[in-house]
Amino acid sequence: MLPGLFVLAVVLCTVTLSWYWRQRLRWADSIPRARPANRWLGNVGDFIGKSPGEVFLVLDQHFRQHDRLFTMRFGSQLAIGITHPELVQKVLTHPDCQAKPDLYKVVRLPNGLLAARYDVWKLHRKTLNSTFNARILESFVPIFNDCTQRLVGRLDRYARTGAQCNILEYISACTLEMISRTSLGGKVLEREGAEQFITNLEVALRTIGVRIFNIFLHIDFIYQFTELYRNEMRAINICQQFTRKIIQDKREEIARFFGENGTQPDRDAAEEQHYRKPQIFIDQLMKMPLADPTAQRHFSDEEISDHIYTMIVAGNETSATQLAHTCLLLAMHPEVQAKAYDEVAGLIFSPDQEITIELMKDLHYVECVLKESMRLMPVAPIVGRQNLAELEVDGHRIPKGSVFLFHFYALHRRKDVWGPTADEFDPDRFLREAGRHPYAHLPFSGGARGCIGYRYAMMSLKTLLAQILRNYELTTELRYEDIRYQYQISLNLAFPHAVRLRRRNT
Ligand code: HEM
Repeated sequence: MLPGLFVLAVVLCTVTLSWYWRQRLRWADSIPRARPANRWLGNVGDFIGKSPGEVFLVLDQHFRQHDRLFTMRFGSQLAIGITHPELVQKVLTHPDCQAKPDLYKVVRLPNGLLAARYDVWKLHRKTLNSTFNARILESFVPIFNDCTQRLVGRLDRYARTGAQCNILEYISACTLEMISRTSLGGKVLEREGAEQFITNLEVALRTIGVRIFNIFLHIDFIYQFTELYRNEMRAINICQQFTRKIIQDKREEIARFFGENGTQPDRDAAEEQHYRKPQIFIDQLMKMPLADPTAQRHFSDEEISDHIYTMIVAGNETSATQLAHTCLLLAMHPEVQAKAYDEVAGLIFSPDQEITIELMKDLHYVECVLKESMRLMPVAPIVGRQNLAELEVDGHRIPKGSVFLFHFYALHRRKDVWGPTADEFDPDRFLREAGRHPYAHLPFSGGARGCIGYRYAMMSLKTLLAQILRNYELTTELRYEDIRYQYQISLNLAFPHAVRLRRRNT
């Protein structure tokens, strides 16, 4: 009798729940659906038990099967995949679609641009846009060059052995140095505790990657009892101690430099002299008031710390991995590498010549190579948005609070946009861009919430790639058709970026 009653209760609950979910999601009936793995749970089964790399490929399949938009259901929750460049543009640029889904909270930087709530983001982004203006970026050029020269020096030691190296390891150390020096100041990596900071930063980042792909760990109540949580908290604590000390020292330095109230008569002269130096991000944050006439305040220490971390989190691994992908693609395609080298050799006459802003502008083919690597292997291939008001997309009314997903990897390989050679590495396609939809190539995302650091990234990557090509010929035993991915926070390879470097005659 009892087991019978239990079965009946379970059946009743399931039917009621399923009816309720159907009613709740009726608005989406007219939108094409990704074929659900399970009638009750929808597409949950497509992802459970899969590695992050497999999750990435399942999503890629769903995105490629739908021309404009589609839905995926996870129990009672829907996600709307936006696939067509026209609709991608509409949603990414819509003022009501600049909020991020809850999942971004795992980044744990509530004031940083990447994961901030919409209202916080709007105020902070308006204020921070000016910290990436042309004058400030130009002041970073000596740092980009110096870090690049140090990388070439380190690679040289390797090149002499003739052995294969995982070039990503070397590039990562270099981009971390760049981002640390431009955001925290020149000698930051020589400070006490810097090594621990780097190790723990790595731990904190890996944790985000693991957590994002484990649906159970999204629930804070479960997560807080895990070993992963304890490690993450320990790592964040160590990193914060390091940056808190830098912020404190900076505050003292600025007070000494400008005087307590900053009103002494030689302030203008002092500031002018100060501006000739690289415009370090932390100095900007300390000096600038928030772009809100009602707020009348400067950034707090906590906000400064979140912004600095966000720049490191968003800017380091992305830049390093993208450049390592590019080097590998060039090693796999010697004819493209030769063409890029010819351009570089015609502009850079000695191996230690500084890459100036003017020279960067002349590196047309190098830019095409970077864009093509970002098209085929975009390191930030999936992003999400949430709408803060009801929205009409392609004739469908999407209720407030819906989650939109964009898969740039799939977008970048659409044959109707890129032609039959969409899967091939061909930087020349960027020499003839006319007529292509502006939202068909989005390695830095798009709209108001697109990457704030994209000009920074292009400048630093051009400097690095031009000098690597100027100094070395890259070869590899890996083949393009054998590329396999691993996806955590960024799109990486399932194996090391193994290349050989041969010193060019200088
Ligand atoms: C190849 C290098 C890079 C790539 C491919 C890249 C890509 C992206 C993408 C796709 C987004 C949107 C993320 C989303 O909507 O979820 C983003 C956001 C962001 N990126 Fe980058 N990025 C790169 C380098 C950088 C650098 C060097 C910095 C800083 C110096 C940076 C800082 C940021 C920040 C702060 C955001 C959040 C912007 C906001 O929400 O307002 N990125 N990036």
